[in-house]
Amino acid sequence: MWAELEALQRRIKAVDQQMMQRARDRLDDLTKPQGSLGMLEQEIIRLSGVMGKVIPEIRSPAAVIYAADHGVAAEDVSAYGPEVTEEMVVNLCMGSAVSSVIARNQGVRLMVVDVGVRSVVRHPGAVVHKVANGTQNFTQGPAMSMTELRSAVQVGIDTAHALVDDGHDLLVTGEMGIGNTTAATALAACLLERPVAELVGRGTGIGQTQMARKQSVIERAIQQNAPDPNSPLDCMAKLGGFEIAALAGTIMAAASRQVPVLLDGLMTGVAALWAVRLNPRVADYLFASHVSAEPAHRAVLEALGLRPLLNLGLRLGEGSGGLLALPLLQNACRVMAETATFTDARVTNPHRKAVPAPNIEQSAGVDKPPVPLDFSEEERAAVYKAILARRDIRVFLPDKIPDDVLGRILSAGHHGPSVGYMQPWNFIVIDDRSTLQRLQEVVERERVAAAEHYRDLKRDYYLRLKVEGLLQAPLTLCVTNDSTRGGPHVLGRNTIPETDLMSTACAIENMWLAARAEGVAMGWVSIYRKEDVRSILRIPDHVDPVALLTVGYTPHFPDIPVLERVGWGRRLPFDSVVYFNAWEQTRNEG
Ligand SMILES: Cc1cc2ncn([C@H]3O[C@H](COP(=O)(O)O)[C@@H](O)[C@H]3O)c2cc1C
Ligand SMILES: O=C(O)c1cccnc1
Repeated sequence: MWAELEALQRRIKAVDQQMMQRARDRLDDLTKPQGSLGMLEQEIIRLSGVMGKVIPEIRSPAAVIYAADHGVAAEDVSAYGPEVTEEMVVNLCMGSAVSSVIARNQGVRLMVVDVGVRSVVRHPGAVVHKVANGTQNFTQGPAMSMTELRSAVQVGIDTAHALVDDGHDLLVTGEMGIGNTTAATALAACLLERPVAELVGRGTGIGQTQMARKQSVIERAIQQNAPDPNSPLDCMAKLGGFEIAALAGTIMAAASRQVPVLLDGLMTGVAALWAVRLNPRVADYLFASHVSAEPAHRAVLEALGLRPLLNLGLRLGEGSGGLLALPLLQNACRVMAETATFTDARVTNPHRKAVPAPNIEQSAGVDKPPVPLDFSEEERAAVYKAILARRDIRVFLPDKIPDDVLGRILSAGHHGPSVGYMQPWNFIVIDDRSTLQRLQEVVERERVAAAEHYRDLKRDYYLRLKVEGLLQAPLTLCVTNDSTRGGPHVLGRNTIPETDLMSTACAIENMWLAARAEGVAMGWVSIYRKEDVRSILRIPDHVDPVALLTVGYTPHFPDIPVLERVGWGRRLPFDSVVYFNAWEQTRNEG
């Protein structure tokens, strides 16, 4: 074996058994009779092991179809001529082949790779990594040289890595190549050491006579080439095809990246068998979408120990079965994620094992979080950056805020948390100058009135603070709170009546953070009488204007809060606000 392939083999890890056990436990705790999802349960558990997540997710699957021609097509073993390979590649690229339609219907990316079509593919959409213009006719010698085999496998490896690098988390495999059921059956016969007669099938739909010829062509090829069944490389070079070798490369590379592979029919199955012969660990990464009408396919799946998800009598290839079965796996993942557990739903579970209380001591200090982080390091940093860089701003530039930016900020507010999902807020966008002028007047009146609360120097100091930017900012938001929303019995508001206000405050903070990330400044003005604002904005009596938020660009976001800079207040020490287990108790007490 060549060095790159050996290195790849070393990166293929065993699937995570511990994760599989956790997945099994969760499946048994979902509100359904145990085992009632049939073989989907085994597959979901395996997906957990492959992906290393209790709750596996298939967010971005991709399908890759390798196309190549076969010298043996000259022996009249297919119902179609070899020119159809290239024609179908064009059809696939144009979105008009069966698989293109199914992929499009599900929003799945479909990549078509020419790894050895005998003529130039007349479509720019095909990725071209041609190893040669088709294989040699293997009734007369080996289908390909070792160098060609290596190149074809490498195309599959590189393509898989590129797809995984692009964020794809499951690969559906497929192929196109007139004559390839002949090559795949020959390979299967050789690897499984079974008589050709038991494995040969009708391919694209040949009749009895042609099938007899196909069988004898395969038998002759095996006799003539005498491949060593114990050497997968020898078998593939003598009897295989470029697309089958590329498929095998993709399968192994995907396994090395912990990415599951959804197999299609005979050709992908044989490629998988070959990969598993090189490295048995690969088997756990494979999912069989269906069992095709080809007898060899059934035999290959049995040898791989795989149970097909579907049995529809498909005999198409080009990834069609994989694409059809994909939603089954995706739905299984969703079920795992979203079905209530017996405990959560308070449904009686006769199988309930006594679940030991989680041992916090034991799980403390683990370096890996129990669930996968779905924020990258950069994304996490961005969240904290927005929180720490947020400032209450009172100085604005007159420039308008683009509608899309404002829309995102408002939507962030509307996605705020609210008690009992009551969403008590409304957002009134005010950019009418005369309305802003009237708001400014009532704010100014209260600002001066509030000075009464301070004496002497502190009063002068207070009056010098700039507390609003109503006339400077291009717009002001009035955030209102309707405590009647959600009816008289809001979930979670039995004993704390002001939960509506708390919710609205959360919406405001969301907008504040979103605005900061957009480079937009916000100032929360709260010096006004509610009845004044109600009357100016025609707000009904039962609705509270909770905040006036001035919004606009600012020349500068200060590093420290303005009130801290001018000496009005300072941030309390962190330790002074965090207690452990009881009021005023520090970490080491108690
Ligand atoms: C129009 C057309 C579309 C196809 N899509 C997949 N195959 C399938 O049939 C071929 C294998 O069958 P055989 O060994 O009998 O040639 C492969 O190209 C396979 O992908 C097709 C075949 C045809 C004719
Ligand atoms: O099993 C398959 O995938 C298959 C069968 C016939 C023709 N093409 C593909």
